[in-house]
Amino acid sequence: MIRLSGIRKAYGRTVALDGLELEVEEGEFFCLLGPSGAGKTTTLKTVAGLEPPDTGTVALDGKDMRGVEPYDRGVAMCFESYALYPHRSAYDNLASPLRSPRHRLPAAEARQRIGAVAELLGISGLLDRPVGQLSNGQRQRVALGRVLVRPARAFLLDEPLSHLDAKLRQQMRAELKAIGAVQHTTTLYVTHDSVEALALGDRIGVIREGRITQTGTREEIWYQPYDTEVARAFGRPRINLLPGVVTESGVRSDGGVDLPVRAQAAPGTDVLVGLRPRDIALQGEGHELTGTVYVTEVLGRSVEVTVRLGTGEQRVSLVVPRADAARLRPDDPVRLVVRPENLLLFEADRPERPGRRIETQP
Ligand SMILES: Nc1ncnc2c1ncn2[C@@H]1O[C@H](COP(=O)(O)OP(=O)(O)OP(=O)(O)O)[C@@H](O)[C@H]1O
Repeated sequence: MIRLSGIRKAYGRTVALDGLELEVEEGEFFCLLGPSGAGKTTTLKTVAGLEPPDTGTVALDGKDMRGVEPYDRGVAMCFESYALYPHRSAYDNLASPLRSPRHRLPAAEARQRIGAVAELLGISGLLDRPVGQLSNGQRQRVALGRVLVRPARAFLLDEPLSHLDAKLRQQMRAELKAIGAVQHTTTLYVTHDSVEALALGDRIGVIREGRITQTGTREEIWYQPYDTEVARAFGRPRINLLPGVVTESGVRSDGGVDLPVRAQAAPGTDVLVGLRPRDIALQGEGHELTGTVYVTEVLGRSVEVTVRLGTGEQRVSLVVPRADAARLRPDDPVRLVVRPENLLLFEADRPERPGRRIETQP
């Protein structure tokens, strides 16, 4: 179990962590998601003991880590900028953690462990090659393997798949969680890729400017985002956020489009209505919206259609199967359908902070 409380860390005048609170349960796979500079790597280094916090405490398995050296914390960390021995073979690089006095294993057991990890990472055929001769993606997998071969109290992984091409990345993502060691070991996994976080995380923590904005399961993050920024971070194409005003019966968006969302907010409140592109359809049951086609863009098997609503001031994008969009041309009138339960509601964004989610009534 990893627990960070009240962590503050500044580098000169840059505040990297600003009162960070984070708890990763025993055996959990926890994804820390945030944009560049949010403090993700600093969080991992703080857990590993590579950066002492200015204030706050780090506890591993309930034990305060103050004064405990990185080597003695029992965590295995993989950096994005991996430190490997370039002249040594991939095998040697994988084996080196198992040669340390702390983790020494009988040779046969070490070989077996390395073989199993290499197999899962798809690098069995590269084990004899010097790491300096491998591609970035291959090196990254060796670096990840080096972390996973040794028993640890926790794995700390910093964007371990970032150098892989899309296909391999997707494949490795699926395999990573199937690795026995990963299943049994508390893992804190850093990424700026929301698809990766949703695919991998038992829970996800969204970090922004050195603080955790929201922690939750993928369902909680998706259906109950804390604010518009969390809502924008998940889902591609991005969530539609339509500005409007709370009325007696729902929300009237700018341009006069009525949306059936009942807010726990006073009439007249400025709000944003959130509509995910995959929750808008061209047919079916639900609340109807009318508009005209603005543009269509093919995304493989589906098509993103952008529609001007009502008088045209508001645009929404939706994702529909290619067959359904085949007949659509710019300026064609269209009818859209949304299910009221899929509508999210937020306060309007303010300069000082993104709009928070507002509870809605069924
Ligand atoms: N050694 C350092 N010296 C000075 N500033 C630093 C140092 N390390 C990090 N920072 C600053 O602290 C902030 C957080 O950095 P951090 O590396 O934790 O972000 P990150 O979320 O991991 O970003 P990325 O996704 O780009 O790796 C940034 O503003 C960064 O510039």
